[in-house]
Amino acid sequence: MAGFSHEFDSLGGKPATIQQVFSAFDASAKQSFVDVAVVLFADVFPVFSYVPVSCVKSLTDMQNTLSGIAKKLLDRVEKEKKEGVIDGKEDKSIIGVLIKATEAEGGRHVTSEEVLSSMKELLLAGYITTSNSMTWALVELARNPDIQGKLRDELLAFGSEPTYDQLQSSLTLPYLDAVVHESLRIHPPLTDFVRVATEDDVIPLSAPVITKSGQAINSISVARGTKIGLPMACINRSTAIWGPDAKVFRPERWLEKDGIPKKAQDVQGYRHLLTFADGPRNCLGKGFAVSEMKAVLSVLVKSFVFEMRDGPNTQIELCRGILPRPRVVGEEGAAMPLRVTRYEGC
Ligand code: HEM
Repeated sequence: MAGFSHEFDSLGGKPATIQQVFSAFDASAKQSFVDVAVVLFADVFPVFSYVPVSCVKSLTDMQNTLSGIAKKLLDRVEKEKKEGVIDGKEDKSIIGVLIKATEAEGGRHVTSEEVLSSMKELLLAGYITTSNSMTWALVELARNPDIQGKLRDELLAFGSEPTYDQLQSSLTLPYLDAVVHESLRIHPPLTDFVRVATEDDVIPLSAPVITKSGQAINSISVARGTKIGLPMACINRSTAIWGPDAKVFRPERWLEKDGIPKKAQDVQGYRHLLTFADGPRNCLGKGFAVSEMKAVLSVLVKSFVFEMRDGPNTQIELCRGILPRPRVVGEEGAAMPLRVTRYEGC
């Protein structure tokens, strides 16, 4: 609704088209060595993107379906805009604001093609990332009943539904804030990203590295145009940066006086995390995503108890889809079954 003024109806019992598209892609993601090799080579030799391996085909199908959904939404919003208002209210959705920008006087004219591309980008960037993070947050709460109980106590004590401003603050519901950020730290949906050096540079190292030839180096030279992979999941979970319990899901670290070690405080990025990348191309939707996660978790955890379907020691593995998703070891597809019961009070 906030993105497109469109009710995808995923809570209405029928899977929304958008959800089906992404699930179909994830389910098809039984990538063979050939699939993976083709995708990797396509980055360097674009001709490889025409090789009809299953995941490239799924990607093309997904692109086409997304274009169809985005086009329908665009036509509808434009029609409703011409008729005046949407649902009796001014359309303040992301796409409504974008469409208005196409007519803005003075400013740069935004073409329909650009609006369509932005919608596709938002469907991809805003949906699978947040749904992946929500899945991980619920898995961690299911695996850690004490943390889930503590969160529920805070939410029930707060009483009313938090407003958008309250959700954006780290002070209103501090434990909810800590649970969300700990989940984003330990399970960033995008585990790596790539940047290209725009100029020659020399990067100093915080500690010397021994090369293959046995030489100790204190800096790395990077030539203009070099692609640099940034392993954000590894950085977020590094014991050298976050301390010995870096790999443990422990929301309390966000609330304790010295909970965030000095080395982690030196990491730039949103709340010392690289989950939303950093620099000029960082995530535009991070504030929205965090508030969305908090809003959904606060409603769900107050009303329901989440448990691992097969007990707290259920083994989880990563399944490769558009993004890596959790699933029970040995199971097919990209589903993560949880046992959900209504919270009846203590
Ligand atoms: C937990 C949820 C999310 C995570 C972890 C996340 C993470 C990221 C990351 C890492 C990037 C940089 C990717 C790269 O450059 O390779 C990015 C870019 C972006 N994200 Fe998010 N994102 C999330 C949710 C959202 C939402 C909800 C929206 C929109 C409402 C959004 C909109 C965007 C856009 C438009 C970009 C491109 C920015 C640019 O290139 O200038 N994201 N996101």
